[in-house]
Amino acid sequence: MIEARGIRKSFGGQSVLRDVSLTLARGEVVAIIGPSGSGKSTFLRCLNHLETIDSGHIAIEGEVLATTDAQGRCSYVSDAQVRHIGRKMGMVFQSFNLFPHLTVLGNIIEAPMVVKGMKREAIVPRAEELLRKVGLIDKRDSYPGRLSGGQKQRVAIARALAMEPDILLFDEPTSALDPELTGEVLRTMRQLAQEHMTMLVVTHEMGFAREVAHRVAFMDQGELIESGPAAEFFAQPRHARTRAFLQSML
Ligand SMILES: Nc1ncnc2c1ncn2[C@@H]1O[C@H](COP(=O)(O)OP(=O)(O)OP(=O)(O)O)[C@@H](O)[C@H]1O
Repeated sequence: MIEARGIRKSFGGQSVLRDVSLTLARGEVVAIIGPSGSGKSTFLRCLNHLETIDSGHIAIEGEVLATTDAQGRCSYVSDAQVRHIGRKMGMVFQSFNLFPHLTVLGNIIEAPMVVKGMKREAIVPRAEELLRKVGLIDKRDSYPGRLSGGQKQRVAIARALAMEPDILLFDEPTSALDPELTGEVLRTMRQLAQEHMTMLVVTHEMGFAREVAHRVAFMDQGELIESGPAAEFFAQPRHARTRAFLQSML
């Protein structure tokens, strides 16, 4: 579903991604963990074309987004193709990014109407079904300002699902939440994993990585140091840097 090879990215001379490679199979849940500033979010944003890569190769469901030739020149596919590939992925951000002037329902139906040109009557039943799924149908007509952080994030997940993506990318979805609110968001994500949604999750939640992710990848200083099946990764991390990081999280 995702193939990223040799991704490099710098910001103003600072190398943020150094030859990062990762693949994701259909239905797989992969957690990316690592210290602050290690490049996790940037990597996710490159996959979703919120950032451009300097070099490397990205293909989503077998369709190439960007590739690099033998001379090291990186090129992207056409804008139309970039948009087509982008629609395969939904993204959930740390800071929810809900539209404050729209109701919960309005937030969910906006993109299907504007981007996909769907009729309101066609999308509202699906939006309501998604709100039931995330346990927020009673908030249908509320504005985001009246919701808790956990509720906002569950609306954001429903909003991403409304576009019927094949892959969900999560960028630290619980980092902005009070500890007592993370559980409800993680439960929703766990449910999606059980339904075989393909998910790539940047997270500081070691419990989630251990219990829900099939595979865990560790990044440090722009490098993907190691990845492996979750149980093995936590029981026998291969690299000293991974061990030191996991120690620091205890
Ligand atoms: N748009 C940008 N312009 C300049 N530097 C950036 C930009 N985005 C990220 N960076 C830098 O790139 C590095 C990696 O940042 P990134 O947010 O990817 O790390 P992270 O591992 O996700 O960290 P955190 O866990 O704190 O979110 C940091 O040094 C950051 O300051």
